[in-house]
Amino acid sequence: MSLGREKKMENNLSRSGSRSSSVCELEKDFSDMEILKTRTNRRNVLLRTPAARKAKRVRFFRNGDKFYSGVIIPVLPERYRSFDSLTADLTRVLVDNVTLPSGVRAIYSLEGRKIGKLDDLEDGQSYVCGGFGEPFKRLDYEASAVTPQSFRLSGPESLSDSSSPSPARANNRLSRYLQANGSSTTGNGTARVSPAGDNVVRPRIVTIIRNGVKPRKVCRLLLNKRNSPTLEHALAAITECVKLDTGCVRKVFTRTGSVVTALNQFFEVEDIFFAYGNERVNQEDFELEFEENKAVLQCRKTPISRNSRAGPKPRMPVKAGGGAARAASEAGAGAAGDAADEAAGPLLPQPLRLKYSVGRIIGDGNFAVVRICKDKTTGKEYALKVIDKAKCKGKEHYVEAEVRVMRKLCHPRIVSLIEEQDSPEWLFLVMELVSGGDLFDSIAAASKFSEPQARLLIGHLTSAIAYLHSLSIVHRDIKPENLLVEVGSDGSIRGLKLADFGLAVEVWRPLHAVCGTPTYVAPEILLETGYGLKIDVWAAGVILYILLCGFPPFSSPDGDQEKLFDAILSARLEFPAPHWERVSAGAIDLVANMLRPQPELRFAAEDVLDHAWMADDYDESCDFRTWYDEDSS
Ligand SMILES: Nc1ncnc2c1ncn2[C@@H]1O[C@H](COP(=O)(O)OP(=O)(O)OP(=O)(O)O)[C@@H](O)[C@H]1O
Repeated sequence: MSLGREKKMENNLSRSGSRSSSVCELEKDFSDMEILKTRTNRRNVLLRTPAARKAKRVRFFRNGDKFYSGVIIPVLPERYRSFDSLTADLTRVLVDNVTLPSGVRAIYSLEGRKIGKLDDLEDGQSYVCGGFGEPFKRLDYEASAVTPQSFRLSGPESLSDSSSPSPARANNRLSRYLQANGSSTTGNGTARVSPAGDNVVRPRIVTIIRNGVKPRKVCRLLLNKRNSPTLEHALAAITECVKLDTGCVRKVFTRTGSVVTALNQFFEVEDIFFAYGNERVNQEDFELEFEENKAVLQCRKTPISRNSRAGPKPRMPVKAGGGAARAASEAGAGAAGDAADEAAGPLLPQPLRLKYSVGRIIGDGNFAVVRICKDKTTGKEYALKVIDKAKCKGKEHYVEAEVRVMRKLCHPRIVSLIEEQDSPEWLFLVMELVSGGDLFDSIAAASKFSEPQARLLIGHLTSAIAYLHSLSIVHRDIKPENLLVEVGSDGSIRGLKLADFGLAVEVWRPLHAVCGTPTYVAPEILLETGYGLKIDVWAAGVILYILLCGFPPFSSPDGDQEKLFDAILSARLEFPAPHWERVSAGAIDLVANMLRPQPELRFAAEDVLDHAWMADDYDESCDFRTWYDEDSS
């Protein structure tokens, strides 16, 4: 289960720009609402009571998020028998759209009064959902409550038709407005008119020059659907990036001195912009000094290179959580002492207690502790994962999904689920035991692997992925921490097994939820254009890269998440010397095909298995320099 890491990613992503309700997110809100509606309708039919037909339609915002336009949920007494069931449902609906690491823990009125029971919710009113320990933040939440079809127009009153214009009509009126108004700024010169950005927004790195004394500060900013669904959001993202002495960024100009009045201007040819508050603008502002020019050039990306020799060796990311896991694997795996540590854990349900004796802890995550256990009859050892339900409050659906997916799977390279037992506070999963720790620790110990070792490991991983994909299941969190290592009696690595299906789902249509672990996340997840099975191949490609050289292909020197995402989106794949000098051409070719930015061109798992380098008799003598010379000639 990867809830912890998913939370971390959500937090990190939220730092990369203001959280916002893009059209795609809003669509999801509404589809979630439809599911709720369908369920409640079905109940109404069954119950046929007047009370059952009466739902309160309540809108919920996210505490402190001025950009989230909220979700409307019909609150029915039949559906929500307790306040907790409502907060759990709210968490489920909100989790993909806002940052909510601990789930919904409190509900407030717009004035900040804490709501303690369902009866306190009033039909047609709005409320604010807070996370664990968060103080209520007073904001004008309802100001952002737009419908997916509407546009927020400010300017002449005649333009804001309250009868919910269709996007086409609104667009026409918007362009008429822009044409009629020339520079199209509002009274104070602030660019405020913004069409819904869904069509024009794509991830794009722009250079922003902050107004001030020359040489001015030059910043780089990644604009995408997340932080720039509208012009107002883009201005907020620029404000956050440049940190003007005078407060908010109110005007942005292009290099030619025209004011930016529509979102699409950020996504056209021009990629240098000048940010102002309410200060006066002078013609000379658009001329760059030598130092500024240098900074702008440095900000721009260098071309794709296969053989960069520059820069220090990047480091591996830090492993998340799992202190006990490390301690345990350092101690080495061993037999389950008869009930050695049992007293420290929860009481096993009767059927499991009769069958297994429980031993020491061999791993832990954010939500579970994993112990060795032994079948009392056969003496065979297993891993017992004990999931603390209190820690997963509001995220129960991830746990359910993990178990549901694991039940379906049967593959030699996937950790198998033997049996499961539920209790009100705990979920117990008895799993196949893989006793060599995880691949992250192996990488940390070995630094890098020989090509035959890397081939074996990536072969095992890819056959697990190919199997999952044949069932249309995407894992979504492939990374060394989730690959358990099998070791031989001499301590050498014999293979690996894929574990942790907390984010796995069946894919029948493009997915949009941004999840996973930053270092291994595929560009299409960040692009938010919809993704599918190929994201697992990308993550496996990142792992192969790491195995062969000891560091990840995309990283940011100072650990800045945004720069890491920039690097992933730039698709600049490098094989820097001296680390890659001795790696064979075949291995490099395979890595490059697994890390193709376009999913449709990227290898599928089966293609990886069919690649010449994966064959046992692959000729290692074909080395990188020969390949590189041929390629460049
Ligand atoms: N089948 C197994 N055999 C041996 N060790 C295991 C097994 N399953 C899990 N572990 C160990 O327990 C640790 C925690 O397991 P897991 O990652 O499934 O827990 P979690 O709480 O779901 O983690 P997360 O923090 O990712 O949500 C793993 O990192 C691994 O070291």
